[in-house]
Amino acid sequence: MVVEKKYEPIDFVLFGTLGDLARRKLLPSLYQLDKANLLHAGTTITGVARQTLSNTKFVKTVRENIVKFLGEEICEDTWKRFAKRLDFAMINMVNHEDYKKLCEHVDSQRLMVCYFATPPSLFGDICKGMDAAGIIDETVRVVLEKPIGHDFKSSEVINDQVAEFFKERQIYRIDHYLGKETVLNLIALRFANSIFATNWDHNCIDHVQISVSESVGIEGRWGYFDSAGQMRDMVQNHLLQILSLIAMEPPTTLDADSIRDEKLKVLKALRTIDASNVAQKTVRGQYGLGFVAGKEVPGYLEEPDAIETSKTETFVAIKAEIDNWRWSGVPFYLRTGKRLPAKVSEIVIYFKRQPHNLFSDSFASLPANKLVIRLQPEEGVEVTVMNKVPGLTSSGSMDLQKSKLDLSFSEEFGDRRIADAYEKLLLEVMIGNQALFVRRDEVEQAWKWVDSIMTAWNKTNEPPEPYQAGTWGPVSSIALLAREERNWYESKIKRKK
Ligand SMILES: NC(=O)C1=CN([C@@H]2O[C@H](COP(=O)(O)OP(=O)(O)OC[C@H]3O[C@@H](n4cnc5c(N)ncnc54)[C@H](OP(=O)(O)O)[C@@H]3O)[C@@H](O)[C@H]2O)C=CC1
Ligand SMILES: O=C1O[C@H](COP(=O)(O)O)[C@@H](O)[C@H](O)[C@H]1O
Repeated sequence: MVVEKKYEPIDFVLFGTLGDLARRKLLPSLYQLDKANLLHAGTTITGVARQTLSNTKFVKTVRENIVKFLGEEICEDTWKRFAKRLDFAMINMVNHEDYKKLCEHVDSQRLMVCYFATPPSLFGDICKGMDAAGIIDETVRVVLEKPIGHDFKSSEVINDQVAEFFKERQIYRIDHYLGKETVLNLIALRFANSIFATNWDHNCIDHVQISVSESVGIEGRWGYFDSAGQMRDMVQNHLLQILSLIAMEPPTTLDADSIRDEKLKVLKALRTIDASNVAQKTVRGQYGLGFVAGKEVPGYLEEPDAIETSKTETFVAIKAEIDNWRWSGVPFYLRTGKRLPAKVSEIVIYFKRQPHNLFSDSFASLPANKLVIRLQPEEGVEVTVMNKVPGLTSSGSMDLQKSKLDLSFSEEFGDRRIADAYEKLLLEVMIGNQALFVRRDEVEQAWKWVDSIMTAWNKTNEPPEPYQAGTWGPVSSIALLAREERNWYESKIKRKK
């Protein structure tokens, strides 16, 4: 396959190359891009870390991690090509003098992409160090990992530190959910299908549920997770991005700012949750000892390195409301948690019931139509509809049955491999398309909404409600919907890790 012209040779610099994210996701994704012939022959990859490591040892470590995290046999032809691109630079990122070493690895004539896979507290130092080394110019692109900061104020500080050296058009704030095929499909589903486009508002939709559940715990990331919690780790970014894509007005085009302008309007229209209503609109929980997939797992406070008095939430449920014309009176229920029974991300759009039931003989109350968008696993889209059961009846009445129109990605698209979100996003950075990256004002607006909830939680000083690992969270999260005569959608997928 010939590499398209738009892929130019790039000097890719990966800060934090020995960290969890780089080992698990970024390096394997770069390898996959190479395998798919999507990296230019001249592209180089320089890993930056503070440990002393020879180039040979670095290359060996990268190979081991690719094998481990891709879980498939390595393609030796690709590996030969990929290994030649790899280089290692030992830099203590807080020592700005150290960055001069980078000059040996990058060429000022070429496009440079720098990925900051480090704690955000280092972003300012990295920018200063790059500046001290004289390697910043208008063409450099930087990729920032989430969460940016731990609240609005700290995110402002970090964004300012980066903005001192880079213009907004050079900054790519990653939210890897925006690279997932099924999340991208939301745009296609909404705007390429008139049956949804014309029914997408308070006239037709009763409520929306967005659930992102994980069966894993905190996977040895206590230090990071305990200072973040599920609200900062998942809601501030992934869930609010999904909500914005579902709720936004049609953008005028698919260009970056048209989409981001519309998402921002949704975030601005989110009704504030504060001390006056936090108890009615939110639930937070923390998992205790329990069983996931038949295996006993420790509670959050028994995880390695845990501080026994931690009040950090591992589960959040929220009734969010959007105060605009389209969504007036339509609640968006959000739910996410660790150590739930299965890893499932789903969006369920509940349409309004029929105003009058013609079929009361067979169905006392006609169920509402639902559109289920399965983000992962078993990616697909499903619509529940009512059908007549074929056959003759002496009474002349009609028997109805609930049926599904089910589009499963694996059935529809066969063996076509679904690329990892990071592959898609890395490619977009290299191409220079910011549409799938989060603009500064979006990040800040999301923080403002989240901050208000967290401030209200902190005021009460109450601990999160306990839930047993392997269950769907605290009982109050069921009550959040039950008191409005609604239920959480029960996922029908096979339960996987
Ligand atoms: N891991 C994940 O799944 C996800 C992570 N993220 C975000 O990605 C970023 C990285 O996360 P993650 O990989 O988990 O974090 P890690 O702590 O595993 O990795 C960070 C890396 O930065 C290095 N580092 C820290 N300080 C310095 C320094 N002064 N000089 C040189 N190197 C330094 C660390 O080196 P050393 O090993 O020597 O300490 C480490 O290799 C974070 O912002 C996180 O929030 C976002 C989504 C998912
Ligand atoms: O950003 C994060 O996402 C993962 C979940 O991502 P997924 O693609 O596996 O759904 C989460 O486990 C992690 O805590 C968080 O930092």
